[in-house]
Amino acid sequence: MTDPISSDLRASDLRSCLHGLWLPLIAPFREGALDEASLRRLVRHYTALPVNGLILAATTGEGLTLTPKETQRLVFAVRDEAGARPLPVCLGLSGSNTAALLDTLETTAAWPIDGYLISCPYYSRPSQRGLELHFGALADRAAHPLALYNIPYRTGVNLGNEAMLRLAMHPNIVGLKDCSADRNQSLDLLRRRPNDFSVLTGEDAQYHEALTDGADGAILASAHVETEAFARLQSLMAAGERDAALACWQSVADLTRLLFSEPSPAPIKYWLWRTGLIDSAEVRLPMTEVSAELATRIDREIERRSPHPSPREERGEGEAAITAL
Ligand SMILES: O=C(O)C1=N[C@H](C(=O)O)C[C@H](O)C1
Repeated sequence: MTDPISSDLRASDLRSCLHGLWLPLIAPFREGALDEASLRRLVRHYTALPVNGLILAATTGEGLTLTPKETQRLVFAVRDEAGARPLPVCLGLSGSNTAALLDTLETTAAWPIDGYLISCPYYSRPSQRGLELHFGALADRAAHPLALYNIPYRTGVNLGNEAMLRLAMHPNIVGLKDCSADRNQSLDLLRRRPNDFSVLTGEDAQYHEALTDGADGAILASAHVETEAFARLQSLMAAGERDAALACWQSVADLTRLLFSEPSPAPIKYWLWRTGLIDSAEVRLPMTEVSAELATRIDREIERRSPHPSPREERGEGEAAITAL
């Protein structure tokens, strides 16, 4: 595959841009395959909004179900479509086999990405020393900088602050997506981290709290919806407008609960499909589409937030699309 990206875009320095609102983009599917038309539509949509960067093929992007070829196609299509507004792009990786991940870093070294978001190994529950050696080996080898992803309730292991802070000294480890779900751990890390080490929350429902505590930004699946309001919250916080920030947060806080009330990203995909941004709400097994009950609640929320016809309804496809679900 030829690389359509100029070297300038690839050279963007993740350390300097890992802040603000990052979107972990969904991977749209249609009839079992990656739906590139919807993917490109999404990229056009979000690159026109105040998003600081994109994460591809992570949890929300159903990276665990993508083949290596699909992941490559996804990355190159996003970069190609984003052309005019070259947002930084990180590739989500996960795995519990250090050697296999090293191979993946090798395979993807020449891809047009600005970094990796790599989660802790899951299931095998290594020691803190094992985690440190694992991430150290990956960081030594990676051609692009790494942000680490600590999410104990998914992986079964917590990357503690002592190991994290030692890893933060590695020149190729530039930040953390923090889903520790432990406010004391996050506060301690925010207090002790090096100045140039970014901490972004990945806990949608704790977004306002994390910014109040000093996080540099967030990676939020919920921000697929009401993206501008999610971004505005950070500008208001930065400007010290606390009351306006709280009001802004209150306008979207319920959304974070609604969109995670069944396993993500099915609720988000349903919303994006109903509003015409993607052509199908399909997810890949073992994930399943939203229940009829949640679909009704989302429909009501879409209606409440935007009483105008969606692009799909304007094309007269509303009812047909609903029946096809
Ligand atoms: O896609 C991601 O990465 C995200 N992961 C979190 C999770 O795993 O639950 C949630 C976040 O909104 C995005």
